[in-house]
Amino acid sequence: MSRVHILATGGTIAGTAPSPVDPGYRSGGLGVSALIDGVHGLRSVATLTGEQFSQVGSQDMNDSLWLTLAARVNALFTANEADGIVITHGTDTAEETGFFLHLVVKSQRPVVLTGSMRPATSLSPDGPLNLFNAVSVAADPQARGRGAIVAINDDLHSARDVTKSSTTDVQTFVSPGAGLLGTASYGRIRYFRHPTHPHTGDSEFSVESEVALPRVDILYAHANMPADLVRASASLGAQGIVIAGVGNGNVPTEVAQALADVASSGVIVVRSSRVSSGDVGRNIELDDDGLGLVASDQLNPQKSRVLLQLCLARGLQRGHIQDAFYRY
Ligand SMILES: NC(=O)C[C@H](N)C(=O)O
Repeated sequence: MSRVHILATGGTIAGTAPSPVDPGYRSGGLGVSALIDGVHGLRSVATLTGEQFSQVGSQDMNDSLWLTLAARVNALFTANEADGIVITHGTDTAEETGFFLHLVVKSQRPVVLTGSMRPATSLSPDGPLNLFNAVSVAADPQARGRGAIVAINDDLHSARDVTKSSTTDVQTFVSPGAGLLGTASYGRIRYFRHPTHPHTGDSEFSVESEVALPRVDILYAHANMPADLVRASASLGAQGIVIAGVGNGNVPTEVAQALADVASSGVIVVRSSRVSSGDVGRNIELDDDGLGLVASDQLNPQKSRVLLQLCLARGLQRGHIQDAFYRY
């Protein structure tokens, strides 16, 4: 049997509510042993080990936890202590953690994130089957070389492509444009494709757990967006700013001017979009060449932030950062 190590970080999958029908609950309370014991037949899928990495709602995931998590995953694989790793994680920021690991884990072995939308004590929890499927993927040699995978609600997504689309629906994860990586049905796994962009061993990015990631802020654009938010972000020390732009990464004219000003002083500005699908191209309505801006291409604002942090940590300049947004 394959050896699967579960790193539990918290989230609703480990959440508890006062009653089975109470929509209010607390994330992350249940420990990793309770999660494993709560899934019928899980120990017949793989030789399991568990580790309590953190116990947070994923709204409290942060750069420092990411760095430690990536270091732990790399160490487990380097020491050949696991054939695959499952990370139980809150759904709110699973796409960011997943993309981060997709770019900095240096192994072909599967890293599979899963979570749930309903707490473990719910009348009808979705966590147990999600964990069963995630462990099945992590135990599967065919999952190798596919980067970080989000396994949830019977679907397998590439961590690069997946995003959360509903605040409450169990069917919340979608991969707009790219589509599913595969499916999982009670541990029976089907793959449709490999990830289309470089990851893990083919990614140029790696991290040291003791080196902090650069500050990158996300600013949300809207009608009447004030330009001084851009200056505030730069003066607070942001080395990068990601704009969740309107439409094709657009911003009001005054904001565009403020972005050009901070860009000329060395802040890297990436234009992404608050719209949930479609690319953000260069020089469409805004003159990126003249303003000194980077277009996010296919990455949403939260994933753009991850890639920009890694680019800045690597010391890449603007032109190379634009290339990285096309490449990854
Ligand atoms: N469904 C969930 O997991 C939501 C929770 N707030 C979290 O991300 O931890």
